[in-house]
Amino acid sequence: MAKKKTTTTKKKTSSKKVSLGLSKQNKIILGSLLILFSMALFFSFVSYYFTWQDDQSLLSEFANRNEQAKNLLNKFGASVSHFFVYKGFGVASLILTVMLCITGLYLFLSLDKKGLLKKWIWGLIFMIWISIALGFFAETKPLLGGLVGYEMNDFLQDYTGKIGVVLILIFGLIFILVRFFKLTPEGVASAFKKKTSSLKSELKSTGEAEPATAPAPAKEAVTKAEKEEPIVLDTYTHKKDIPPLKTEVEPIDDFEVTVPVEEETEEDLAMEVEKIVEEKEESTNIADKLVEDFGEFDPTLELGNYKFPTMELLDQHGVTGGITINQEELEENKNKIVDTLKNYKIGISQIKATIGPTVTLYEIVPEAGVRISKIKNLEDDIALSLAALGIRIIAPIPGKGTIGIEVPNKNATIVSMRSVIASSKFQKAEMELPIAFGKTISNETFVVDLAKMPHLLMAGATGQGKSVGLNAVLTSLLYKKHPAEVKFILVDPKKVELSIYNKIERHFLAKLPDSEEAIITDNAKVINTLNSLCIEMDNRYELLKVAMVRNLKEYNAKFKARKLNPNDGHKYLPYIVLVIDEFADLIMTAGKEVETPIARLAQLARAIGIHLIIATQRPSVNVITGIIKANFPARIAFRVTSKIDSRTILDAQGADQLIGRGDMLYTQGNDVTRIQCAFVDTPEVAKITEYIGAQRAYPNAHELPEYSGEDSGTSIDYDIADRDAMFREAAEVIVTAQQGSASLIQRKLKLGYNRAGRIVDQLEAAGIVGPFEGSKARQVLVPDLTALDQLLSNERS
Ligand SMILES: Nc1ncnc2c1ncn2[C@@H]1O[C@H](COP(=O)(O)OP(=O)(O)OP(=O)(O)O)[C@@H](O)[C@H]1O
Repeated sequence: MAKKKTTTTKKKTSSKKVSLGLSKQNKIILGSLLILFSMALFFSFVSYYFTWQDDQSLLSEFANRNEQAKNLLNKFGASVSHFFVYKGFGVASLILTVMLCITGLYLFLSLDKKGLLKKWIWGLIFMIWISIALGFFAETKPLLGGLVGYEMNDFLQDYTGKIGVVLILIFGLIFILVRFFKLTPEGVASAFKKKTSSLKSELKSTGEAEPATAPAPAKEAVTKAEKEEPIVLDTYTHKKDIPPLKTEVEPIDDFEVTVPVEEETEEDLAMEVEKIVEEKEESTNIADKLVEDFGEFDPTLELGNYKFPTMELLDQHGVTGGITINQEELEENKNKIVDTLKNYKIGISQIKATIGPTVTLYEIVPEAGVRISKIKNLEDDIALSLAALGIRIIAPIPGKGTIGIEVPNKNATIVSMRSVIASSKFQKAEMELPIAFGKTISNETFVVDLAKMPHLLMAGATGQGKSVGLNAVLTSLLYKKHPAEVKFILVDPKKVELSIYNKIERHFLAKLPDSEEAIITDNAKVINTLNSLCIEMDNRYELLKVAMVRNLKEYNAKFKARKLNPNDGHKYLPYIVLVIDEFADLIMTAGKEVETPIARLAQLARAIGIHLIIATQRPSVNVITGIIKANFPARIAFRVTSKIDSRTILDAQGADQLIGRGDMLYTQGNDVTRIQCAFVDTPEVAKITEYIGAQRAYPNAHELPEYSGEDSGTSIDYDIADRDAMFREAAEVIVTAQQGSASLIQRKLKLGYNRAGRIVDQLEAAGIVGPFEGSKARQVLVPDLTALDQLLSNERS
């Protein structure tokens, strides 16, 4: 069965590729073919009505070259017309030619194909209706309705008689008028009124020759309105004598419209009108032309043969079917809930159960007059009577008006990663960075977009499923994204959890230029990486600014459409996902040094495609500080040990009542959703990374901008003779732009990052730019080019 599934998904992707692969040229060719074919059919059908009797005997002589048919399209025309008109829909077959022509136009002009299916459905409805209607006259004129019309008519008449068929046709007509032409009785009436009033006014305007008589009816109307003044009751006093609010109506006695009439001149003055010369417009701009010639830029081309991991790499974990429902357990729990509440004199009017993989949700509607807080306070008592851990009471369930009691199932079902990855919700997810976390309480696959979160905080006591959760996130992305589209930066102070991802270093990981390990385990390196990410962020913002777009998605779309020139430093920008396991450890040792860049990234990086996922097992306030919390709206809590921890993570309690083993709460603002995290074991992840790692890779891991730490660059004293050959040009670029950034030099002079960085150091030594200021651009100390000239010539002398 599993095999079947993968083959179908494969098929799907390949079919997608085919439809996408229809280039503009092919569309034009196919479109024109369809248009011409529809014209051929049209001529055949029309001429068939005049020639069908003569050509009838030729139908069986198609292959005989000596025979000629009278149809405009000869034997081909006679045969297809016989098929569509005689044996098909009669006159209504002409609709088919129209539909084909429209389809051809859609292709020819590369229009959006969205409405096309609807047009075809309506075309078919019209064809059937018309052919049945005309089938009525089949006995005298068989060609009107065709065989279809005749047979359907005959069939319907056998059951409903002639009157029945007429009534069915009338219903069909009403259906068409209402659904297709959007006609309603009111619409018809108002259109009719409009028509008659416009007719009347036309008549009036022709009848009223003298404009002086025009005001009379208006006056009459005013006086009439005054006469028929309604009696208005005051809402407070209920007296009649309070006059209603009057709107002053100016008497329009002198109402006259003067139209400037051009006085006829005695002689017509001849005037020559200069011919308007329209400026020639280029039908395509350069970007369109490039796209036309080379197709859209495909970032995946370099690893064009990359194969996404297959479903076989994931385990079923013994779960083949869905959840098995234990009817006895359900009944028992229901009775216990009802009895416990009854003991506290709380009556229930309704109870409903939704069975999830680990917990079952009992939704109860208490009898009228019961206070919700009373039920909420009974949480422990209900837990005691059910003898179960992890009871959570949601009172009330937002948007439902019921009270939820979540009771853990005796036998929890593992949610395998395979089942969520294979779910159509994940497969069809039209998201930038889709993540399948697991299944909700109602057994639905829970898929969210990391790009929308935009950063994720994960916390939970040790051994409750955090590492599995992180693996689930990474696995989801590996199954959905090409190496060109997303890069990970993995920080793993525990050194063992994420090391399996080493194998995909050259496919999916990003690292600092000089570092050997792609997975960062050293805290000092984390600081460098975070600062480097800040530089990357600034660089990306600069690129976005130049491209005049607001976010990464728009930028990449523009780049793909070849509207951004790679020679100006533009390139396809992959998403960057930074994953930090054991954040507590990091913040304890590095404190502000880590917190500041993380906060900066969290605040600003969403638009440029850098997303952070941080996990911690110590959810205390000095780890998850206010500034971090404020920038991480999406949070996941696995089981924690205290209510306070739960509040620290979620701003709500509940995480202390989870049952562990991947049982988690997810929030992205207000609502808290309970989810059973999908389970992916380390060997499975190892298999996936091996599968990817064995394929052709990029020469290196994705390189992040260089960041050499704050102390570098302060004590440099470069010799003038050692200066870079491009030093002067670089100095001019910096002084002209009054912006001391290495990336500017990189772009303008087309240099590598390292060389640009060295030049900036030399500029600093020469006193042209100020010292390093973190991720901000350096200050430029020389105001203009004249001052620069002076400075450099002084230096030489
Ligand atoms: N979604 C899940 N479904 C079933 N079992 C799970 C799930 N998640 C975790 N477990 C079980 O819990 C164990 C511990 O999980 P995990 O290693 O992810 O915990 P952790 O929170 O990362 O712990 P630590 O902080 O010590 O690394 C796993 O070995 C597994 O047996």
